[in-house]
Amino acid sequence: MSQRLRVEGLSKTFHGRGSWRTGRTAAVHAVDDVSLTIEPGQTLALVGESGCGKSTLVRTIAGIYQASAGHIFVGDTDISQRRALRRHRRAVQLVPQNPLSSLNRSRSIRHALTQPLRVHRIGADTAEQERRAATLLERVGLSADYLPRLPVGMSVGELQRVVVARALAIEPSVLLLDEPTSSVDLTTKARIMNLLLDVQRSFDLTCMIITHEIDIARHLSHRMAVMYLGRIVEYGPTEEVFNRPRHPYTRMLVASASASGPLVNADAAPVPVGEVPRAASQVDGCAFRPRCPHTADVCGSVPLLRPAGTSQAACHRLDEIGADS
Ligand SMILES: Nc1ncnc2c1ncn2[C@@H]1O[C@H](COP(=O)(O)OP(=O)(O)OP(=O)(O)O)[C@@H](O)[C@H]1O
Repeated sequence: MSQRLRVEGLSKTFHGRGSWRTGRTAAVHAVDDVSLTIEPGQTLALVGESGCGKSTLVRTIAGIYQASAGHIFVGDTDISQRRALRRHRRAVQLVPQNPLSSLNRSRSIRHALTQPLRVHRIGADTAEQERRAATLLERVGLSADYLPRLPVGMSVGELQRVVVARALAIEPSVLLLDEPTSSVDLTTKARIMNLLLDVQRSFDLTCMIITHEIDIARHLSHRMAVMYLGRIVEYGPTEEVFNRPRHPYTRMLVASASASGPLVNADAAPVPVGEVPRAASQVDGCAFRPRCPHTADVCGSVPLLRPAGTSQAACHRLDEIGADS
């Protein structure tokens, strides 16, 4: 059953090895004080350029990384506490970016699908677990014939279906998808999009999806969050964010996206002007300041999200910039 996902003040800092000269550790604040809510059964699209912390955010929500600060609630349960780790793993499942590398190439699809059932002690015996695995394959548009197959030799579309089935095996409330349609052709993309819509409805899931693609965000999501250097800079209903982007960064992303083009150029050559600074490079005040055409003295302090129409945006100069300039 779908449940509300609520993230409060979530941060994840990576501590590097640091400089041999100064002895100081280099910290990367990959996710910095993020708060957001996804209502039960809804989908949030998370967008932003490469290196802005999207994968780190979903990996932290999935329990793969231990949060440096903050809380993750599924329904009313705080799953970010260590003692709740088992419940955490069961409630929230991540479909990773590269399906092949997330599967063991030398183990069968049967193993991939029954392993989570064994770990979470679902199903009375091996035969029942296998029946469940076969049903899962059918639910994602494959068949039981795939059970003995190895991942190698399967198409990206088939592998994507397998990893979605694996994520669904333990009946999560929340499904996180890290660029589920990257590196697939148009036909496969359309099929995966339909699969995700179908899966979300029939399994009654709350979803968060990282995507670079405007049509995916528009087609699948109710709300959208725009991330920049570890922080959410805009957050609101998907159509509102597209039609009336408030934050200068969102405006750049939307303006750079053609109707069929990527919302964000994933190939490290962002269409918006300027370079993405590394998360570690501490920009004083608003992190977007070095690239922003609207900078003023007030931008020397960090802006917080505040209401802007039916969205929220973290910019000191929203009123001066206006809603449709
Ligand atoms: N395990 C790690 N150790 C140290 N730094 C990391 C680690 N994982 C990510 N980072 C750093 O955290 C920042 C955010 O990275 P992340 O992969 O979350 O961004 P992203 O928006 O998902 O990028 P992409 O779209 O390319 O996947 C980057 O500066 C990255 O170098």
